[in-house]
This record gives sequence, C-alpha cells and structure tokens, in this order.
Amino acid sequence: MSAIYDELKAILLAKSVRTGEFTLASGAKSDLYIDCRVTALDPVGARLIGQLGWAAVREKIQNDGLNIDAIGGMTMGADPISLAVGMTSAMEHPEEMLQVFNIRKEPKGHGRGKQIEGNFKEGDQVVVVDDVITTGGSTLKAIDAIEAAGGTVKFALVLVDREEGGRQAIEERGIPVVALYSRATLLGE
Ligand SMILES: O=P(O)(O)OC[C@H]1O[C@H](OP(=O)(O)OP(=O)(O)O)[C@H](O)[C@@H]1O
Ligand SMILES: O=C(O)c1cc(=O)[nH]c(=O)[nH]1
Repeated sequence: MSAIYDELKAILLAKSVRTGEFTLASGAKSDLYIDCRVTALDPVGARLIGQLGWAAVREKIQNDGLNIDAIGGMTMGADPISLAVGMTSAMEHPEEMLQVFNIRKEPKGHGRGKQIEGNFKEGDQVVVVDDVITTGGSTLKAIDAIEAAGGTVKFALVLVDREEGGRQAIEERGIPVVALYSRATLLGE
C-alpha cells in the first residue's frame, strides 16, 4: 500500500482507535470505538484523507464511467471528510472538481428550513460519505435525505468499515461501498 495509506493508518491508530465501554449510534454496546473525527480534524489527517479519498473516488468514477457533481454526508462525522476530498479534487484535478454539502440530522427549523446545506441541488449525482459504518443506518438516513431532495447516490465513501453488516445494508439498497480501511486492515485482526 502507499505511504499515504500507511501514514493515515498510523494517525487513526494513534488518535482514533479507543477501547473501553461504548454505546454506539445503533444503541448496541461495543468495546471498540473509532473516533474518526479526531483524525479528520487533524490538519495532517485531513490532508491525507483528502488525498486517499479523492484517489479512491476518482478511480471509482473512472472505472464505472460516472458523472459526479458533489460529495457529502450526515453531519458531523462526514463533514471534514467531504470537505477534504472536495478540496483535494479542486487542487489535483480542477476540471473534475466535486462540490461539497453537509446533511443535518433534522431539517433546520428556521431560515431556509433545509436538511442539506452547502453545494447540493436537485438532480445532482453524488457520493455519500460516512466516517464509520457499523450497521449502516446513518449512511442509509443520509441516502434517504439526498433522494428526498431529488439527488441520486452513485456510491458511498467510508473511512472505516467496522465489518458489522453496514456494507451489506447499504449495498442491498443498490449503492456500492468504497471503504478506505476495514476493521481488519486497520486493526490487523
Ligand atoms: O453505521 P451506524 O450504525 O449508523 O454507525 C455509524 C455512525 O455513528 C456515528 O455517528 P453519530 O450518530 O455518533 O453522529 P456524529 O457523527 O454526529 O457524532 C458515525 O459518525 C457514523 O455516522
Ligand atoms: O457505531 C457507531 O456509532 C460508531 C462506531 C465507531 O467505531 N465510531 C463511531 O464514531 N461511531
């Protein structure tokens, strides 16, 4: 694997992988918690996520002949990852640049009342992002919100797949999952 892959893995292991007693988004208990926010909000971590993530997204776009307008996911785990990948697309291949959006957990109660903020519009073909997938429930909610707003999700970009059924749940919906790391490749299990 690349130096970027190894460097990002080292930051994830040092800053994000935690053991203890945790309650997950699904309500399940776990002795493992991967707090990707700490890595994605580390300036070096963000740069590496941008480079690795954009390379993976660009490869999928090219292999499948896709036309992608934008990238984004459910706040807040997805937010720094989406921006890092979008910024890297603009820096490395400006002619292929992806716009970036964030999805609120609930539509805003005032202002424009939107659930999707930033650079998303009806008709867009998008990549949905999540930092971690466990059950896949959060990514599926993001997909629901994008579809309700008139977008089409072509695939999902995930930083870490915990390999607990999330990939299957998302792929059953017809949306392929591109994961930068799995539980096995991150933890060597
Ligand atoms: O695959 P799942 O079972 O849905 O679990 C993974 C989700 O859980 C966490 O989100 P959380 O709800 O803790 O929100 P946050 O990103 O706002 O912290 C994480 O950021 C993923 O989105
Ligand atoms: O399932 C979750 O809620 C979850 C697991 C994990 O490892 N990291 C995280 O941020 N959320």
